[in-house]
Amino acid sequence: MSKIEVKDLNLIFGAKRKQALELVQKGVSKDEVLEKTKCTVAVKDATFSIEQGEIFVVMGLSGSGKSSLIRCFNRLNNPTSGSILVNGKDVMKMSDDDLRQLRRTEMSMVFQHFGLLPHRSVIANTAFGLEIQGVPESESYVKAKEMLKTVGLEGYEEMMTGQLSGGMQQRVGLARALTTNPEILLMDEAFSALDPLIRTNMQDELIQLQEKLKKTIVFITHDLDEALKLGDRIAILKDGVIVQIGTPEEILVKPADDYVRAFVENVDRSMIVTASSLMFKDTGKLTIEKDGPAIALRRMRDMGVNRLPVVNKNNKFLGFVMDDGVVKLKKDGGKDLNEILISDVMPTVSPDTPAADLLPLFIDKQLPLPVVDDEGKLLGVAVHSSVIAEVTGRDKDEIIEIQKSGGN
Ligand SMILES: Nc1ncnc2c1ncn2[C@@H]1O[C@H](COP(=O)(O)OP(=O)(O)OP(=O)(O)O)[C@@H](O)[C@H]1O
Repeated sequence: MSKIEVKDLNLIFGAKRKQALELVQKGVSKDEVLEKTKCTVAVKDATFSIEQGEIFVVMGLSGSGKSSLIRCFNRLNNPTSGSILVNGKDVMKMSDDDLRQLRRTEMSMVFQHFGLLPHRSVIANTAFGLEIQGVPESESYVKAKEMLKTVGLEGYEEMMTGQLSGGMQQRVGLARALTTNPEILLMDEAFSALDPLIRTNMQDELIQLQEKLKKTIVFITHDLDEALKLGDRIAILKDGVIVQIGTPEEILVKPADDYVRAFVENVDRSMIVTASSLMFKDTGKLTIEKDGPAIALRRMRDMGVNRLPVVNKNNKFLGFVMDDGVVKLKKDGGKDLNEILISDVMPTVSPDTPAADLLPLFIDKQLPLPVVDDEGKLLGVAVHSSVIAEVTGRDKDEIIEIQKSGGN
């Protein structure tokens, strides 16, 4: 079961929203709906789900409907039509009491401007969510203290929040949101008001924290770099419409339309595109226990390559064999590929190694980089020409031609 499931969601602001909805459903544009009914279509026909434990980023320009959308999740906004299930429960059908309960226990929000009470101490702010749940101070302060430690604010408990820097205030905001131990965190431009360096630190810390806490986080931002860094998946909103949902790599490698393409144009793809999307899964690998030189040669010929990776029966990567070695082995009557195995000369890489970090690892342009999982099992190989094409933005076929003619 998904954590949050949104189906056919429309959110329209204005008095004549029923009339506006009919127009939207007939395909009338947002501008025309505004002209005819004076209503704003903030979210149009959104259908998607958010999974437990993921950081789901909602990205778009100012006014694209990001806040409007996520405020539907806890009914701070009332959707005009459609359904939203949180943990399988339909929020549209919840009573006021159920909603209060949902906001207090299952979902917390972190805002851009922190939303702290300036005349209360750090600990009192942090314990606030538990206080309104009626938890006694003796208990809530213990939890709040623990959470302040988690966000790096140990020792600041008694200070007034007004005395803290922006970055520290946002840590308090985060600690406050986490103190009630919600399953879902809604973070609305939570780091946008911070200085760039502090913002980067907070992003890093959120990623670390998430590794430990495994919450479901919905993170709004208008900043693509932030979206790419934090998001397990990113939804891109334009004029209230979700134009693409995908992993950072999918968004970069296959932008759904010109709007998304314009967003991603200036990103340093080589740092974000990773070995997993560059590697060839069809490696033609040879298994040391069963494949001999005849099979190796035939497979090389079929695939049009001069080297193949070798694995053991558990798919653990062992090394490469090259065509000249195989020919010699066969001629000498040998059967065991171990005799000609080239190992230890090339590094293996993990699937999340950025493309830019792969290039210096090629020792020999002919030997691909084996991409292996944590246990050393072969997932695929990244070849030199594809990596160069990715990092430099040059045409891959052109690079292959140059390499064939001996150039770089
Ligand atoms: N309470 C409201 N009443 C009327 N219109 C609203 C209301 N809230 C938002 N809107 C309109 O809905 C649209 C989407 O606004 P929203 O604030 O969700 O966008 P956003 O992407 O979060 O923008 P920003 O990044 O500037 O916060 C805008 O046209 C906005 O003017």
